[in-house]
Amino acid sequence: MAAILGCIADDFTGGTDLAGMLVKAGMRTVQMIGVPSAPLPGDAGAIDAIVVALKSRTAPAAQATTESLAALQWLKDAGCRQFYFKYCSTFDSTDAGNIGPVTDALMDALGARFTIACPAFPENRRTIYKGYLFVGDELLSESGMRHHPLTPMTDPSLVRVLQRQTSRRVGLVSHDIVARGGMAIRERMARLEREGVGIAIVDALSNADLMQIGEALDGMPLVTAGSGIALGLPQNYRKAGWLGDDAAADRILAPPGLRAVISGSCSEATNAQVAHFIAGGGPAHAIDPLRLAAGEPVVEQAIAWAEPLLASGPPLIYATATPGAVKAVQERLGAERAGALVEDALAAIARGLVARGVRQMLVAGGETSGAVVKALGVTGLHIGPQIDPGVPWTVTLGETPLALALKSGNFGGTDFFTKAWSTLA
Ligand SMILES: Nc1ncnc2c1ncn2[C@@H]1O[C@H](COP(=O)(O)OP(=O)(O)O)[C@@H](O)[C@H]1O
Ligand SMILES: O=C(O)[C@@H](O)C(=O)COP(=O)(O)O
Repeated sequence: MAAILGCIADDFTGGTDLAGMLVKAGMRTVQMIGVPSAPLPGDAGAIDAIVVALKSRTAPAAQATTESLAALQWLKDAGCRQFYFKYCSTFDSTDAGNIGPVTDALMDALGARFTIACPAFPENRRTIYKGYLFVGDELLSESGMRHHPLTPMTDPSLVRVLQRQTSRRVGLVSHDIVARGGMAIRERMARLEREGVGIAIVDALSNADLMQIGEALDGMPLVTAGSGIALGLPQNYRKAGWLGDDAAADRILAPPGLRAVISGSCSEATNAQVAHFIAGGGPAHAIDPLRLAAGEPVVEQAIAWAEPLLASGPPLIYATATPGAVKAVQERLGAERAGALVEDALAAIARGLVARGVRQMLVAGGETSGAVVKALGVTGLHIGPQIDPGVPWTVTLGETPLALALKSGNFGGTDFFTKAWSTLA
């Protein structure tokens, strides 16, 4: 049977986050890197959901919509029956887009008159109440996201944020309705649609809320959300008889081989993970962006440092640095140049390590993961078991499979770099 759910993710780690959620809910899922130029390859096997991961979060809005529409067409051709636009659980976007423009374009293409927008991810402490997004105990605008270099989030009202990005009217399904269950949510959505609302922010505080909202989304052509909402969709497919009870949707065959960790994220969570790994005696090698800028052989030195260590456990190669150190580098090189230099270097190091037998790799950081996956020529990923909420193991499609875990900067427990391997075994 063809895949049921077709998803478009606006970045790679966001894609694996969503795909992991679907797998956890019992759907066999693959993630494609960019819009494939051919139908799904035969080695993808039997699948229930497909995620096409783009790098469109901060692209110009016109480019993001064009790519998203191409992904939609490919997913339609693959036979998918419901579509899902996945963005960040912190609603990363600017007044120029891309959540509004991409949603508008997808709705137009699908002839959808109504959809929801719900970035809630309670397991990672992203909740929505009265349309206001909370990150842990803080409003979005008081969280670290207010300092994001590309998409600073300074308004916690998702209704206002989205209304500035779309000409459709934005409304709200508030928590008092959500608490009354699927039928009440459906009725409120129908009423909002009659009143001329095109997109409704939906409150959600818990996984139980996500299940009720999921029930109400049965038959909605397009859902837009973070990864959390995915939890509640498979129940509809089971009821329709489209989806069996596969208790092992997360089954992957991890290739044996050497292990390594590459980290280019500078988030608080990743800084803590790097510090924990080093404190535990893990071998670690720092990449200095200023030495990269000076043209020194940083990549070659890092590979030469790692090579003899590979046999005895995963070495860590990291550019991860504290906000003060990153700021100092950015003042010297410019944020964009510093980012690109580090991404290119880490991607080249990843390629070098794979050439030396690494087959299992953790990569920390959304942009960093994008650069690594592209450098390795990865076209698609089979999604496996969850390591921590939002981060599953994956195995690349193709002839020389690699086990990859692409970790969004903010996700994962402090011991992520050491504990992740046991999930793979
Ligand atoms: N020491 C550093 N100085 C400046 N920029 C850095 C440094 N280390 C990493 N970077 C850059 O910071 C960005 C981190 O983004 P990303 O990989 O998406 O992580 P996250 O998921 O935490 O946002 C990348 O562009 C990376 O190259
Ligand atoms: O929804 C989320 O929070 C994540 O899936 C995600 O998209 C995070 O983005 P990055 O931190 O840029 O990887």
